[in-house]
Amino acid sequence: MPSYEAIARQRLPKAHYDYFAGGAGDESAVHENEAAFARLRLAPRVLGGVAPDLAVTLPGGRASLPVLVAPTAFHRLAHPDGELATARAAAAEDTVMIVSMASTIPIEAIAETGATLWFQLYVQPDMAFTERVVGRAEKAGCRALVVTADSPVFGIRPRDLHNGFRDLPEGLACENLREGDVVRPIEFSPEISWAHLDRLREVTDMPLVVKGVTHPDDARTAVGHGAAMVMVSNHGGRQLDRVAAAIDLLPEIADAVGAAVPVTVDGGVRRGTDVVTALALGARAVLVGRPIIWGLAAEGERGVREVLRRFRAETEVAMALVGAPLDRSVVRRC
Ligand SMILES: Cc1cc2nc3c(=O)[nH]c(=O)nc-3n(C[C@H](O)[C@H](O)[C@H](O)COP(=O)(O)O)c2cc1C
Ligand SMILES: CCCCCCC(=O)C(=O)O
Repeated sequence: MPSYEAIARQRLPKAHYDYFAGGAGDESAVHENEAAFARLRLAPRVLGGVAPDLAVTLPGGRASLPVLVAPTAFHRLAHPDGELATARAAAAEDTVMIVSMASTIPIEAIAETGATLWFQLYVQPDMAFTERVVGRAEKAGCRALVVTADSPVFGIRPRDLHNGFRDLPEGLACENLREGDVVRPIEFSPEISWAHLDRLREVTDMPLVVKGVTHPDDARTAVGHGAAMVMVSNHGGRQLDRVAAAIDLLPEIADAVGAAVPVTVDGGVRRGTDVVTALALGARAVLVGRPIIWGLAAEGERGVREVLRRFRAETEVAMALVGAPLDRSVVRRC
C-alpha cells in the first residue's frame, strides 16, 4: 500500500508538494530530525504492572493522546476542505489542533467544528493588528496562544525558490489576516522580542506558549516571561538549516525548565516509538506536522484521522512494551 506521502506527492502540483515537504538550505535539519530519532534505541523495563495511559493534560486543555496537530499553513493547498477537515479529524480523535495563523479557513469557521483549538501567532510589527487577530482567536474559543519565536525572518527554501512558489494561488488566502476585503501579508520581523510576549500576556487570558525554542537559556527566559509551555522545535527544518535535531535538543531544555511548565517537542516524529522516546526524554506531548498534511492530501478528514489513529495504536503498544517508569533510563544513543 503506498504511503500517504507517496499519494500526496503524486496528487499535488510539484510546487505545493515541495512547499510542504521541503526545508531550509540543504535540508539537513529536515533529515536530521528523523535521523536523530533513528539513532536512539530503547531499553524496555519489564513487569512494571502499569497499563499505558495516553491521555495528557496541558495548559490549553486535555488530549486523549500525547500527539497534537502542529500548526501548518495553507491546508487548502493540500485538500479543498483544508483546515476544516483537519479540525474534524482532530476532534474525532480527541486531540488538540494548533491552527496556523496562515490557515486558509478563518479561525471562527474552524472553531465551529468543535475541535479543541490553540492558535499559532506570528507577532506582526503592527501590534494593534496583532492584538485584533489574537482577539479573534480568543473570541472563537481557542484555548492557548502559541507564539512562534523561531521566525524573525523567513527561512531560505531552495525548493520554493526553484519552483517560483511565493504565495497562495488565486482564490486562497490567509483568512486570519483578512479585515473586510483586505488580506494583509504576514510579516516577519527581527525586532520581535520578549517585550512583545509581555504585551501579549496583558491582552489575552489564553495561556501563552513559546514555540521554536532550541536553547535552554531561552527556555528559562520564556518561563520567566510567563510562558505556560515551551515547544522545542526547529520548525521542521524550514527556518535555519544545520540546527540540531529537535529530539537531541529536548533533554537539556527539559532540564532547564524542570517542573515549571510542560515541554513539547516536534520535528521528525513519525512513529509511536518516536512519541514514547520523546516522552521518556522529558516531553509531555509531541506535535506532528508533515504526516498530517500527507493524510489530508491523500484522503481529507479520513486521512488525517487515520494518521492520528496510527499514532494512537503505535504509541499505546510502544508504551506498554517500554514499560514503566518511562524516563531517560530507557533511552540509549547508538
Ligand atoms: C508545510 C508546513 C507549514 C508550516 N507552517 C507553520 C506555521 O504556520 N506556523 C508554525 O509555527 N510552524 C509551522 N510549521 C512548522 C510545524 O509547526 C512543525 O514545527 C514542524 O512541521 C514539525 O516537523 P514535522 O513536519 O517533521 O513533523 C510548518 C511546517 C510545515 C511542514
Ligand atoms: C507568507 C506566509 C508564510 C506562512 C508561514 C508558514 C510557515 O511557517 C512555514 O514553515 O511554511
